[in-house]
Amino acid sequence: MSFLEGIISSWSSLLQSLWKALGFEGKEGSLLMLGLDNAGKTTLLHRLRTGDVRSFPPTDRPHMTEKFECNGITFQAWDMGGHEAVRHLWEDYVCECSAVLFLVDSADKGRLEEAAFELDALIGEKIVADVPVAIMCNKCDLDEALSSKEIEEGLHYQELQKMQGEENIAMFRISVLKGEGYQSAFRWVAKFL
Ligand SMILES: Nc1nc2c(ncn2[C@@H]2O[C@H](COP(=O)(O)OP(=O)(O)OP(=O)(O)O)[C@@H](O)[C@H]2O)c(=O)[nH]1
Ligand SMILES: [Mg+2]
Repeated sequence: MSFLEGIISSWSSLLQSLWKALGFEGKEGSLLMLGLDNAGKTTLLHRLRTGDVRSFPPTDRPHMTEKFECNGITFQAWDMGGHEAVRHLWEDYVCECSAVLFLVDSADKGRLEEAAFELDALIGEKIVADVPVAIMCNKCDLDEALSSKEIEEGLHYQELQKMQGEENIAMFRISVLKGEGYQSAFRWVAKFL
């Protein structure tokens, strides 16, 4: 093990002990994965469960994952289809979850307005009023990925914050492909469990 790897490993064990001491270990959470089709929901869940990335056909009906662990917390998630024809199912599953993860394809500028419309419906109509919402801006590995500012503007994030309450909504830049960013979102969600 190199000097640098040694330091990273010590930091990682220290963080793990701190996490346990803070009482997060042993907690459980149920997640609801929402977002337009092609945003990366199923890919993220597969990566969380197995550590691998592979491709999937579009999700046509709600599917509950097996349990998986992230940051010492056990999660289970409803993977929902994002196609317009099945979006009407989203609201039926909100009551079963402790947090909503709403995935956005950061590289798909042309569909940002559509994502904004769906978020506005969920939050504006108080469908997710009782649960925290983590907006995960996925595919940040791509050159054409929009900046955080562009996404915030496109999604009218400040309006969403006002409607949902600032402490109950947060935004994260992630890349499921590279395995980056979603850990912070899970740490944020853990505070609500
Ligand atoms: N570049 C890049 N591609 C990604 C990333 N995450 C997912 N993808 C790709 O995005 C496509 C759609 O991924 P899915 O996980 O099937 O999307 P989904 O949100 O489950 O879509 P529906 O089931 O139709 O709602 C696939 O080709 C993935 O490989 C990422 O972080 N970066
Ligand atoms: Mg899917």
